[in-house]
Amino acid sequence: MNPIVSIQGLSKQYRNQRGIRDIRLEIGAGDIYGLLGPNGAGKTTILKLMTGLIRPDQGTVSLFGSDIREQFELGMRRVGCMIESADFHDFLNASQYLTCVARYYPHITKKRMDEVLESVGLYAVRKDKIKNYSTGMKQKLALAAAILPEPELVILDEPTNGLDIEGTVMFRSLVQRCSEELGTTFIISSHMIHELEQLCNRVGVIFEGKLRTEGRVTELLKHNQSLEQFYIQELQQAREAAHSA
Ligand SMILES: Nc1ncnc2c1ncn2[C@@H]1O[C@H](COP(=O)(O)OP(=O)(O)OP(=O)(O)O)[C@@H](O)[C@H]1O
Repeated sequence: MNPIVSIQGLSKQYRNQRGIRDIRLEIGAGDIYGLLGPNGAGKTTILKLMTGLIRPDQGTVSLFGSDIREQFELGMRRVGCMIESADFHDFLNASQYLTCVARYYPHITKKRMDEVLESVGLYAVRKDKIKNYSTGMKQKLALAAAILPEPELVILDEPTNGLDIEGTVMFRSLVQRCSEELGTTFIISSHMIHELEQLCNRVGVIFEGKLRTEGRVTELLKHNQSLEQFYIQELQQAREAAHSA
């Protein structure tokens, strides 16, 4: 595998001693990688470190061969991301917001913005002020912004939070379409394990700040009835090991 994401020895400890320890992870072009783990395990911390939102204590993150500490813009140029709840200028409408986002890229047309709004189901309300949007609608807009420039790598932190059932189905088909038509690589942190089972080719389980295990979904499903069963079993074993240590 020629990795487009390479994480080596990544550690971050917050003042309260929580955080992540010695994460090693490689993600190849075209992977749809699911990051699983209980609340507070460290998933968002990894995604924030990957996108330069926080600095590591140790270790490196390389995106498309560029160490993000040394060549941040070069690595991030090919990345779209949505991390934690989106923060918008409420007085804008969705079209205006995407126009602001488009300023960072040279090639985005009005047609592309409309196409993306259509694909996340916001085209009909594109002229409504964002302040009147529901949580799920804001989530869809954040997703639209993340995929707007057709990035090669998309990093999504709990993307289906707040989405209704149709929204969740829309999300799944959007990821599948980007993957099939553009070869987009995805890293998705989510508690929606059935979604991840359908979408991902690889998953990793984070437990108490460490990458406990990872595997190919097809392989895991040969030995487990579902990804959920595998995950619950992994957590039980991790807790037993932590207890007896
Ligand atoms: N800014 C911060 N200051 C102190 N502690 C933090 C900070 N951010 C996160 N933490 C702690 O680090 C740990 C990992 O948090 P993180 O948000 O990465 O977990 P997560 O796996 O994304 O959880 P969830 O599934 O609940 O979103 C948690 O114990 C959290 O309380």
